[in-house]
Amino acid sequence: MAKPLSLPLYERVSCKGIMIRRTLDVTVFCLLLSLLAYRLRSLSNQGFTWLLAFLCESWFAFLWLLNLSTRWNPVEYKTYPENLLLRSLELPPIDMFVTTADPVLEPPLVTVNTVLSLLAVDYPAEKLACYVSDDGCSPLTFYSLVEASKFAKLWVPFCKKYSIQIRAPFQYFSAKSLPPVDGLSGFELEWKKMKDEYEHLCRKIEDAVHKLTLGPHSTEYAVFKNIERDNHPSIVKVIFENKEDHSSCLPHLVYVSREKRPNHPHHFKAGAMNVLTRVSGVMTNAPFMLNVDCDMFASNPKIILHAVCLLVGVDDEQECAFVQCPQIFYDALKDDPFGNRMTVPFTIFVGGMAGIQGPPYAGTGCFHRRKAIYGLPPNHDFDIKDCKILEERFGKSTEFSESVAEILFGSGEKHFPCDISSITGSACRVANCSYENNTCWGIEVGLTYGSVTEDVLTGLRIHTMGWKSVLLMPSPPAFMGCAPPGGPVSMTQMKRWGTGLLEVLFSKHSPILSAFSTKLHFRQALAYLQIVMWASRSIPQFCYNMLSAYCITTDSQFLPKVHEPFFYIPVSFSLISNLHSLSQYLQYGESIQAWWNHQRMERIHAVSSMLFACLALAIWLLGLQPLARGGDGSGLGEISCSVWVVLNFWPLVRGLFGKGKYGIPLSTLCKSATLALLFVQLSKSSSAIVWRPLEAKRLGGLGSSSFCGVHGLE
Ligand SMILES: O=c1ccn([C@@H]2O[C@H](COP(=O)(O)OP(=O)(O)O[C@H]3O[C@H](CO)[C@@H](O)[C@H](O)[C@H]3O)[C@@H](O)[C@H]2O)c(=O)[nH]1
Ligand SMILES: [Mn+2]
Repeated sequence: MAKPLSLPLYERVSCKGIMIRRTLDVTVFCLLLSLLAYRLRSLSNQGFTWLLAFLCESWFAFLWLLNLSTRWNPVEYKTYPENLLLRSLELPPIDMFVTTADPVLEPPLVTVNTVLSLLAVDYPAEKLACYVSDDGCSPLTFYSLVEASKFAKLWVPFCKKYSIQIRAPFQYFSAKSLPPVDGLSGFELEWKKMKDEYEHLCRKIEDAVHKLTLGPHSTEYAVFKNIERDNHPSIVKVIFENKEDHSSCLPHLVYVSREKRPNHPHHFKAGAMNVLTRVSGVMTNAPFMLNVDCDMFASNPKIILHAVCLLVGVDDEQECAFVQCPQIFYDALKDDPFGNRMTVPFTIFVGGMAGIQGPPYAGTGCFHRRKAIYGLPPNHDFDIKDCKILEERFGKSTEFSESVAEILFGSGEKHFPCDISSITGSACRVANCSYENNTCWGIEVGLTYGSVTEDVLTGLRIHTMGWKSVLLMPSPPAFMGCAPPGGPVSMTQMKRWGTGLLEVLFSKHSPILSAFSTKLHFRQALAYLQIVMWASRSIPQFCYNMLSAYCITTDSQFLPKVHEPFFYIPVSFSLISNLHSLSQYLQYGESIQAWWNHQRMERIHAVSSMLFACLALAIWLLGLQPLARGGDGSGLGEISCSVWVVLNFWPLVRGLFGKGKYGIPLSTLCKSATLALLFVQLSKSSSAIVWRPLEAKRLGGLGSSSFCGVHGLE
């Protein structure tokens, strides 16, 4: 038998079947290049549509090149928690963060389930602490957590005794689950009792939501009295404390509502996370921190053990600043009609990044190394034990500075003070909104401020310091969240992400700049570039979608004719690229329908939400106004493209004829009809404008983005 010490904690393996995928990826790229070469050859004697198609295709080729670089060498990590237990190694403490912001949009019962799933993980309870940040400052959330901690005293032992798989009770007791009939009468009885207890908990929370009565312990809630959500002092309450003297199975549970004042920026989730980092620093100061959104429960009870395999298993801390688990959705509709699950693209893209410098930080389902969050480069050798310097960087709190020193230079022994209730005072102080004034928080320390996608920005900053990160995809999945419920909601989310990512592109952390001035690996910079330019493809895609319609309306051409040999370039391009992406969907066990849904939602998002997200850019591009015509009339190519576009937008087409909830209101139809007529009219009249690059040059060397006026039909 192998010695426990020699057993690996994890393995890094290349993905299977990569050669075929690489070959297809390269083929698609070559086809794009030949299409471009073909266009370039006849650019001078073709019209505006030709040029526009050329520009769009160049952009697609550029994006595909980025894609190619990212996907080149994907890796996977296999973790072996059983070996961790064999090594009789001291398990490190972990601080777990849950953020919630609004008791109406994020019902307390959802947060409660997330918290319960975390309290019940298979890990020594005395090594865990769970901190809930409530930006809604809601007594209801607090009350729900207090009640949940009472239920947890029954729930957690039950889960551990019977090795329950799903430890979020709402999923465990969901309609699909039947009472167990396996003859183990003890289990049956306990199961029924537990279900009753859970229903009792739900009722109490429901009652509190409707009647706003918060049970008999009203003195506990005095701090919430007459409180304003956006104007209140810090509240830190220890709901449950895991005391050393009594054998308790529950981790610490702490409620945190940071101070909020009008006129004081609170930096949304990034601000909440930074407060949690400090509060947990003075209270438990674990070297690793897990963060999840309130709607994401732990669905693999061994997830912390898996993550620890990587966090402590790496030879060099530099290899692992954070461990990111993918976002997986539990209530996803069949075949993903809104195309927002994005499992396949995520797996392939992030798997590719994992082979370079590591996955980006995704905001939830992530284990951080506290040291990396504190903004230090890996294996730093400078000494800043001086309290003054620490305070300038991390803020004026002796308790917190000590905890930072412990993390950066300490022996790693003194993590847990014996009595966390006694330090709520210092915890409140570090949760005050003025605490960050004149410090490095939000800039070099903690999560970075300045973008609504603070996660990408923060991950990027960590990578620029030379850290790597690790992708963890255990089975069963680590965490599960709920997908946005419908088209419009997911579009709003896409728009927000699109905007946030563009903010990163134009910030001083832009991957374009970082690629040359920091320790960001070059291919990692390209991958980030692809992420932050995610919304940018909307403009060429929008134009491309319109091209076929434009060409048919004006009887012009942007694709080669059937009888030309070049006709086979776009044909084989669209065949191969679509079959290639379809085969990937099938390979990951998804249906054809799911692939199709993703295809069309990607287009719908591209021309709606993402287009709005990058409207600044769009206006700049509008300089390229409708120009000219030339060449032959439209043909099979244009018509098939048109049909393809219509098929992609099928949900919207169906809406034209739908009634009630699924129909499009008459007023919207009228507006769209007007726009469409306008488009047809503009197309027709613009085809009367001639595009002559040579003449443009003569007119003043304005280059190709200017046009030279009306010329009449040729
Ligand atoms: O002022 C705020 C705003 C949000 N949140 C919390 O932040 C999380 C994410 O916010 P949500 O509105 O649900 O945004 P999503 O678009 O669903 O979040 C995705 O995108 C974000 C930005 O990229 C990431 O931070 C998230 O982790 C990721 O799940 C939730 O737990 C919120 O409760 C706060 O704590 N305070
Ligand atoms: Mn969310």
